[in-house]
Amino acid sequence: MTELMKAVNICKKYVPSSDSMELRPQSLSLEKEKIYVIKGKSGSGKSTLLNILGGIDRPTLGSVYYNGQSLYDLPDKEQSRIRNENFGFVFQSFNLIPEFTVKENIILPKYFNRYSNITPASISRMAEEMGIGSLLNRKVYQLSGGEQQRVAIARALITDPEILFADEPTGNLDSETSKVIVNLLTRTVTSRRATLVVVTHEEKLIDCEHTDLTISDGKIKVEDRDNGVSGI
Ligand SMILES: Nc1ncnc2c1ncn2[C@@H]1O[C@H](COP(=O)(O)OP(=O)(O)OP(=O)(O)O)[C@@H](O)[C@H]1O
Repeated sequence: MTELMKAVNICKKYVPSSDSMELRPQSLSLEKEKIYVIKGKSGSGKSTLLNILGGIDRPTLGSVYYNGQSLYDLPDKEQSRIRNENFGFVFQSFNLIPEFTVKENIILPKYFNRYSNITPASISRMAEEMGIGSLLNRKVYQLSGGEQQRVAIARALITDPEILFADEPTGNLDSETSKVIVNLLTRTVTSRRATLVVVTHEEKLIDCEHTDLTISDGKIKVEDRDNGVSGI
């Protein structure tokens, strides 16, 4: 197994004067081509951990290494470049531009990050893979929640990221659609040989081999799930 990311003695305390610490100091290693499921009660620090690993929120102490580089010690511009080129993000609220079409939303990374390899053909292929091939010219506000999340996943994967971070990607979806979206996420990430870090309350939907990162009282417990069926 090849290490992709390492968090060393990371901790998070949002309010310096408070006694409580959202994440207590600990180290964590993420390997290439694996699926990590961040679990825990509401408020336990799941999004906090995902944001620290994703280069979005600096830990109070400690370092996050990506491919051997200390992410938060890099100049801001370099941190952004790594986030844009190597990481993909999917959120509960989709974060799409509703008045834009599906195609225009998927193409956004091309304009923000000057991706020349995003072409009409690559967008069509991606949309087909996501099951939204017939919706390319529809405005996003006309789509269902499940369709919107497919667009968000397409937009996150069009840059071919090495890690996809997904924070409650099914939080706004019904249980049947959640199942389909979780399956789409794990299948597409696996076929691209990428790594997935996903925060979810629906860990029972993850039916492939993965590693649970369960947060309780600020500590992260790491458990491999070989059969893919956790909590049963
Ligand atoms: N920017 C912030 N400033 C102060 N406290 C914060 C901030 N962000 C999160 N917190 C607190 O840190 C704790 C962990 O929050 P976090 O959002 O990581 O939890 P979570 O497990 O993702 O919760 P949920 O499942 O409800 O989304 C919570 O008590 C939250 O109130």
